[in-house]
Amino acid sequence: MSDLKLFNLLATESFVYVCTSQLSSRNYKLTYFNVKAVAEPIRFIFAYAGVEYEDNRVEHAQWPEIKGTTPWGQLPLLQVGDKTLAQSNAICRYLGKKFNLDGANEWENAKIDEFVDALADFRTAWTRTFREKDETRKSEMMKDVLETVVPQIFGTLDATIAGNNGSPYLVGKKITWIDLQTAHYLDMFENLNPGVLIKYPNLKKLRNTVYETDQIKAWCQRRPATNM
Ligand SMILES: N[C@@H](CCC(=O)N[C@@H](CS)C(=O)NCC(=O)O)C(=O)O
Repeated sequence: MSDLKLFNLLATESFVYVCTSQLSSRNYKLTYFNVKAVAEPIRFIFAYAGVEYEDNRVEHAQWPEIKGTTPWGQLPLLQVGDKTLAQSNAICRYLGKKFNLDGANEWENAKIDEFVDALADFRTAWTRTFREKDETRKSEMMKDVLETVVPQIFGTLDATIAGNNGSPYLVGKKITWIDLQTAHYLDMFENLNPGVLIKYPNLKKLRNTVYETDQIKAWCQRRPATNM
């Protein structure tokens, strides 16, 4: 199926985010479910950059029909004109670069990639617990996340900020897409595990710094209310 046909098939009811920016016409369409989850870091990038896009949220009932038309059988998808890009981190990387939310040089971009992979390891361990049906096994898995995975990954990310020459960000002196993504996942995780960031003051500060920016604050106020 051509990208254009896929685009038309996905042209379902959308929550359309219209912003006042002059940076772009509505050339971008993001398709995902009506939850924050994996697409929210992408929405954060658009919000932070002040770039207009179509926030297309498909209903779960529509998904079986759409699934087979997507490259990897999953969402999110970003359509840019008649082109389609899948995989949330590829989308973040692409938009981060386009909207000047990438690193200042090759090395900073390589470190961003390192951190996004570490964050993916954390998410894999965490979300695996959601799928476990056996309650005993589920709580053992969550214990491992909290006692092993979190100290390793949050500890290293926290120490990274602490060693970043006074910058509150993970990489360099300015905010990048990895800060937006990290803040989102920290917020999701802390909402389910209150107090988990106490041991990681630099991460807590990063999360707060991102959520207190005018753009992200405004986005959080106007985004659709969803339970995750
Ligand atoms: N590696 C993919 C994972 C995307 C993913 O897991 N998408 C889930 C929703 S969070 C999905 O499409 N699930 C529906 C399905 O697999 O049928 C990415 O980062 O974009």
